[in-house]
Amino acid sequence: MSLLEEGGLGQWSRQIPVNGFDLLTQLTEGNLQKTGVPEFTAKEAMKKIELLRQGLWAQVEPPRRELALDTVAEIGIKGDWEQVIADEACRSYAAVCRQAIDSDLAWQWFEWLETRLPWQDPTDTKYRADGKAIPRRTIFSVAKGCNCTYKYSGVAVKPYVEPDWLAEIREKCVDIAGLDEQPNSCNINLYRDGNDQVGWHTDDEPLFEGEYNDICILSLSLGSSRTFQLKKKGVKGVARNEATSSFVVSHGDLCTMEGRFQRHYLHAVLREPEVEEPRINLTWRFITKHNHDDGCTLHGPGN
Ligand SMILES: O=C(O)CCC(=O)C(=O)O
Ligand SMILES: [Fe+2]
Repeated sequence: MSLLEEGGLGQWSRQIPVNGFDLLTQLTEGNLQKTGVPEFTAKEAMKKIELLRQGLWAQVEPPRRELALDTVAEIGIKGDWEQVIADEACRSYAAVCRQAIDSDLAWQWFEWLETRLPWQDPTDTKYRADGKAIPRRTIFSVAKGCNCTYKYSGVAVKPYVEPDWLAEIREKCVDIAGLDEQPNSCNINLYRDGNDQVGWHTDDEPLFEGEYNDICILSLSLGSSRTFQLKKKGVKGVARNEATSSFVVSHGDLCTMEGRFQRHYLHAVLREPEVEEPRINLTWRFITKHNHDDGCTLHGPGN
């Protein structure tokens, strides 16, 4: 493969799974970096791999017939899952299960979360020069033993070890989604009213390695309904704040973002000033690369 000889990967070739099929299907920026390839070289190499993929499959991500991936809407045996995005070319999927959690139970959870969590008000040092807190309250919960600080844009959220009552909420939701593993972290947001929001972003932080691996993020909405907006990257003619699709997320709804979604799609819950009541959202994620820089000593598949 000329990529290995002239493309700058030569010195790592022994560690890289380069038998034709693996190269095309399994190779990601992440596993190149794991074998010691510097980030820049890995990115450049992946561009070439994607050209090869486009030649062979007419798409940049491995198709599911080549590299298996079951979506929650396909495996979710409990609950009525609706696939809202099935973008095969980008290996990107999203699904919703309406009223997955019975309303009374969902209100009990809302109350627990609102009153028991030590909500944080971090500042965004990158996008908010005024030094004001981000426009929502937040918590980053982690499994016992994990000490990962969650850093995104200019925000750093210290870890909060998941209490048993929160584990109970997680287990119930994971069961409905039919995931065979338990996520080991959860980002929790409290939107006090429609003036609170989260702007356009992807959950592509290194902790979750979602930019170059198939990952699943499971999300639970509690309280007032809000609009969850999606925007496919690189679509021409879409205005800055315009979505390419959106759906309302209501009390007790579960939804997912799956596969390479964090690489190809942005998402947001933007201001809706007419909303007067609070909403709490939980997004369970899998930390696969623990944050050693900020003092976590655990190791995952990514480190
Ligand atoms: O509130 C939501 O539904 C989305 C939250 C979100 O995108 C995040 O926590 O990263
Ligand atoms: Fe997000």
